Amino acid sequence: MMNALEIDSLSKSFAGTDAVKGVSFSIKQGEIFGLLGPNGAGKSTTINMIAGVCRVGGGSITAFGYDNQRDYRFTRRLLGVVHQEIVIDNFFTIDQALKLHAGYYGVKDDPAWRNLLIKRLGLGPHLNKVMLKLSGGLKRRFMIAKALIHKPQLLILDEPTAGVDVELRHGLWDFVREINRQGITILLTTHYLEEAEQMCDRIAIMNHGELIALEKTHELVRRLSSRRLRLWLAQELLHVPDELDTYRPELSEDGSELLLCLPPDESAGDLLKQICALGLDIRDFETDQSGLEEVFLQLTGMREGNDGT
Ligand SMILES: Nc1ncnc2c1ncn2[C@@H]1O[C@H](COP(=O)(O)OP(=O)(O)OP(=O)(O)O)[C@@H](O)[C@H]1O
Repeated sequence: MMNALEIDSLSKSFAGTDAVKGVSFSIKQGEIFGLLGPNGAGKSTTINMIAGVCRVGGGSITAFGYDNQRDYRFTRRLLGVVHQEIVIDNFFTIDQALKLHAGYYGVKDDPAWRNLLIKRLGLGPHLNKVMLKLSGGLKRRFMIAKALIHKPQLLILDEPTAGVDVELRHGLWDFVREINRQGITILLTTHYLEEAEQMCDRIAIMNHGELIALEKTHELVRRLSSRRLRLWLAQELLHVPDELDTYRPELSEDGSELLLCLPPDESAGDLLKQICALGLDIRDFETDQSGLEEVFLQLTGMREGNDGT
């Protein structure tokens, strides 16, 4: 089957700043694909080039077999994009704007589809409100309806849940899953790693304009995440035994607390036995599981309290 999207050696500079540096990846039809990365990584620039709102600097973008520069008329119709910034038609009502928008793409208004979007995005009670007066959450929901009104094959969501409350966020993701089940491919960026972990089949991570990881979500987490074993010792430890070196030990200054990293394929029980055999006196212990959050930090080299710049 043809890929929904193929990106080859994509690049873009702004006045000497390389925002995107030779990025390549492809998205299969039917996938939910996550593009992640810290602020300034180049995600929005990539998405803007795919959406055709920002000129491609170098490389190529192919959507469902069409080159998005040469065959722009086709690709534009196949893509639905929800941009990060709220962009609305201030003086239209939701109803007017949705009807108008299908026409803009040269697609016949389909009342059944329009009504489904209105219903599922909870826009019904607000149809006749002028956009200017809508709350932020409603504006977002409207933008999603607008991006879908011409029945695109690929929906691109750039930080769709930024500034949206928890309840609405869950509703939005449920809706995204539902339209994905109907066959629409999804490309999304989000800062909420937990959501990316739950939503995405595959995840690509960008940093400083480059792609630094691209894997199935569960494999990425499994490969890079590690559990940690924290031990409280009954007797202070002066030196960590060499046998524990492979577990990247961290001993607290007073020698009472020892932190060890557990490889994915090793059980905490086995390590505890080994520690007991070394003669360490364990008073208490706990394990924790790092998720995508930790993976992300490892890959991008960011640490808490440091915004990565
Ligand atoms: N129009 C522009 N003019 C100049 N520089 C730009 C422009 N757009 C983006 N940049 C720069 O390109 C780099 C990548 O920005 P981009 O917005 O693509 O990152 P991002 O990963 O989407 O970040 P965020 O999560 O904050 O949206 C940044 O250094 C940014 O300052």
